[in-house]
Amino acid sequence: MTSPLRLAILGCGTVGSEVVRLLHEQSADLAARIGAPLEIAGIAVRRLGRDRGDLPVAPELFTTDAVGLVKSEDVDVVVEVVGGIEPARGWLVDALRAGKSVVTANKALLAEDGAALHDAAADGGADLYYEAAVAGAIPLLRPLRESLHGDRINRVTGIVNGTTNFILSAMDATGAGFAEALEEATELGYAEADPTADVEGFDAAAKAAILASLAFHTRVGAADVHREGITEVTAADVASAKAMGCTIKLLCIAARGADATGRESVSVRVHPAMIPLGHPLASVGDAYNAVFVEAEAAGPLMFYGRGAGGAATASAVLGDVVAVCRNRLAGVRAPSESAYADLAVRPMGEALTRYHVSLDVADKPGVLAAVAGVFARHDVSIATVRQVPAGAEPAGRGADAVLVIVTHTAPDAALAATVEELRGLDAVRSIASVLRVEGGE
Ligand SMILES: NC(=O)c1ccc[n+]([C@@H]2O[C@H](COP(=O)([O-])OP(=O)(O)OC[C@H]3O[C@@H](n4cnc5c(N)ncnc54)[C@H](O)[C@@H]3O)[C@@H](O)[C@H]2O)c1
Ligand SMILES: N[C@@H](CCO)C(=O)O
Ligand code: NA
Repeated sequence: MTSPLRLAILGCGTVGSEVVRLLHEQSADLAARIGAPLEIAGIAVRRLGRDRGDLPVAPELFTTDAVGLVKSEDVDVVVEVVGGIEPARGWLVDALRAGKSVVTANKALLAEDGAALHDAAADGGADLYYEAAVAGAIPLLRPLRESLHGDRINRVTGIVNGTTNFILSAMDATGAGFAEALEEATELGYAEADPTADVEGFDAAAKAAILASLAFHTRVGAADVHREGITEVTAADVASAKAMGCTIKLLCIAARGADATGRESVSVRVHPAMIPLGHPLASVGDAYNAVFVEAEAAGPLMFYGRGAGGAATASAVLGDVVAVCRNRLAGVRAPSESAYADLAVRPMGEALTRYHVSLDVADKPGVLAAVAGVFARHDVSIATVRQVPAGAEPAGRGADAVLVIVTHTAPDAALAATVEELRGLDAVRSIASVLRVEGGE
């Protein structure tokens, strides 16, 4: 058999330790699939003292010298599972420029400065693979990057954060508020001690940037993504959604469309939204991820599975390791980044959305007309109106009536301005819930 391919593994936490374990357990199969055995050249860790006795590797493979390991002449492939921007960016740029293949799970880095990595890969003629960075185990980036390259993708809608999906699913199932559901997610180990990246939508926004870049052949970074998290989603919002036959999900949406001047552009956003129970993403519960891709010729495609977890994520990392190793043996590399379309990213105000607005109003003549007038002034067309006598549902608001309005599609800025004006209307006592609505139109 061919001489071994040597791997530098950077990081040995949740994902890294499973990568090491699977490399050991699957070594014969991996060697057969690749055509050469894999060898671990070293594992970079932050501290050497930690007890890693249960990992099936020689203790002398551990090192705190990540830079030395990356630069080592006898390393072919660098696997980065540390996370964060620096020092990961420096390591990976060095590795790629030196012609080493890189496999990374680092969505934060790819979304923050994917350009640096792609440029270094092009400079060094090296492979850069990152299937684990979005939706963990789910094969999604390879289909976008390869299988769908004969097609035109119009829209990607996904649930790409397991922690927030667990929280929203719990709120839906039990009627709990956000804080209570977060507590449960933390107790069960779904949410991290500092849940900010998940609940404020940063993690999903990084993934949205990566998905949009691949889907639209355009460089999209985290800063281009409109981001709203789930901390403001209330039990009343969840009840409103249920009353409409919907559920609330934190969605990542990347869509083609025309900008204000009619030029083709994309909008990329992450926010909570109501979706009808019949939508394919509505039944994605617990910490699962799913991504719905709409392509011109292929039609709708759905990708579903585990978006997180050590072993599940390591599966995606190892799939990439096999791919880059095969390429090395064949003396080829995967096609470089495809960013030729270079589409502009539209501001959120120009994104086409629909709103669900639930208002506590006085039940007297002229109120509905006044409310409808505000929508009309902003050129927002109303799709449905439902009036519920106060106290009927949801109970206990102390208003005379609850008006539930769902709009047709309109620019987000017009919808937001409508809600602002409604707030100031005399007849409107309070706005009980404002949510975007996706799917079903
Ligand atoms: N955990 C998941 O389910 C999951 C899923 C998809 C993607 N990812 C991504 O995978 C990467 C790793 O995630 P994780 O969950 O394994 O994180 P983790 O915190 O469990 O592991 C990271 C490890 O890197 C080590 N580290 C930090 N700085 C280092 C340095 N300078 N040199 C060497 N080691 C250093 C830490 O000590 C830690 O052990 C991140 O980019 C993350 O976003 C994780
Ligand atoms: N924190 C992420 C892990 C995977 O990126 C999640 O909850 O989905
Ligand atoms: Na994936």
